[in-house]
Amino acid sequence: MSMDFREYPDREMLALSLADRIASQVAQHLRGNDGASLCVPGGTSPMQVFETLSGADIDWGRVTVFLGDERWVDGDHKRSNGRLLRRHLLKDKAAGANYIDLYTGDARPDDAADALEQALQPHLPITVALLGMGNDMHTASLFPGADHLAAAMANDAPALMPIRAEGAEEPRITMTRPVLSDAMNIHVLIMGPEKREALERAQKLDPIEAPIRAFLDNATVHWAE
Ligand SMILES: O=C1O[C@H](COP(=O)(O)O)[C@@H](O)[C@H](O)[C@H]1O
Repeated sequence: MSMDFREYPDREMLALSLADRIASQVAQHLRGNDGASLCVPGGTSPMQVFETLSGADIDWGRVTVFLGDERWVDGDHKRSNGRLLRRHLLKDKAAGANYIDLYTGDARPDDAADALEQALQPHLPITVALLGMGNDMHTASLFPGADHLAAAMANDAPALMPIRAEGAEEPRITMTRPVLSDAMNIHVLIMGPEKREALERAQKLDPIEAPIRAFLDNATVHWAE
């Protein structure tokens, strides 16, 4: 497969169209299966998509939602990805979803990885993975130069790993390359000219330098100015 790039006239159109696409793919999966899983990014970009998706008319009670990565800070910290999710996605109709919180309150993400791995395993492979991307071409918390990046990109990586990187302000926990690239449907959400340039740069690099590169061949990329 090759990357499918979709450009939208504005961010609102992007959010409406992408939320609709995700909801359709989840609903389609639920037609033939007991449950579906939805993996989403944190950061700043997905807020509008979350707002729209939270009102989608799907059987949320059979959907398990989790983040692709979490910053190891309290759930009410302004940098918590879980806080973004609780405020903008897990409300309205989506309030009925089953949510696996990646932040456990353990002192270090290293202490939580095994228990989280067990909680996530029944929900793999991921039905729909929505990924974000930083200007440095990281996705989830797979940062270029991160301490465990090579292990997290390897075929035999566990589903989740603790990770630390210069570009990340705090320790993180992240889904690894194999579990994200095994998702049945992969969407990448990027906005603004800098991210478009970063995406173009990533296409010419090795995934170890540009982790987003590992997902592009099987992804639909959604971009608006
Ligand atoms: O740190 C993170 O960054 C990426 C990109 O975030 P954005 O603010 O540039 O949209 C995000 O996908 C990831 O989940 C988050 O932890």
